[in-house]
Amino acid sequence: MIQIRNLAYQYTSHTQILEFPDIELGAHEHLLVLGKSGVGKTTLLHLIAGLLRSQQGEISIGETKLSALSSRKLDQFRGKEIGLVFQNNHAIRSLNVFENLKARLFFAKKPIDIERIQHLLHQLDIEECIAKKINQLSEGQLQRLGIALAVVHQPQLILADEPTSSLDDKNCELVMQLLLEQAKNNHANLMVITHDHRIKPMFNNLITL
Ligand SMILES: Nc1ncnc2c1ncn2[C@@H]1O[C@H](COP(=O)(O)OP(=O)(O)OP(=O)(O)O)[C@@H](O)[C@H]1O
Repeated sequence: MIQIRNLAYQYTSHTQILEFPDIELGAHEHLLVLGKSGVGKTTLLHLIAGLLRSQQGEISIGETKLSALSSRKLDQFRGKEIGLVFQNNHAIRSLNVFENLKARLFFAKKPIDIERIQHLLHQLDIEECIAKKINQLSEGQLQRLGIALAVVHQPQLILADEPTSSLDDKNCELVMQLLLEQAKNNHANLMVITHDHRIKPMFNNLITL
């Protein structure tokens, strides 16, 4: 469950105040956040992920109010409860696929479940990449690994920033299907931030900033 109230952010005293609409997502609900370039989509995602702290308003994820957490607790909360999907995924280049997923679980303080990792890679159709180094993966395989890294620790919330904008129609659909499927399997909320209108029909819930 996600609740956002009265949220506003200002980068510096010389920049405009970015104001955001109130958002409420029930258990397992998804949201598409649309908006043209520069309106504050990435800022909103960073606020929800606790990578930025707002000067005004409140964000609650489940029972947790982000503003009540110290920086250390916020980092721990993000590591455990949030899965982030970026356009360029943040895999550690010196490790292979399996080691990257193990590291993700280690940082989330979750048990290393080898069967779960294998099952996840199977679901994402990159099982054969398990021992491959990151620079041996194709673009599509890297993208799937990005999704695996975002969900392996079974977060409450999956946040995806422009996951499809550089993809052709076929891969756009594929990546969104994988994200929706993983959100469902993990009983997680999924929030996708984008200016890619092709994915509108896949969401019941959407807001435009
Ligand atoms: N670090 C920063 N310092 C100052 N201003 C910033 C900073 N980052 C972003 N901004 C400004 O805040 C506003 C919102 O930026 P943001 O990146 O959230 O927009 P966006 O909707 O994600 O844009 P895009 O679709 O182009 O990625 C923009 O006017 C941007 O110039």
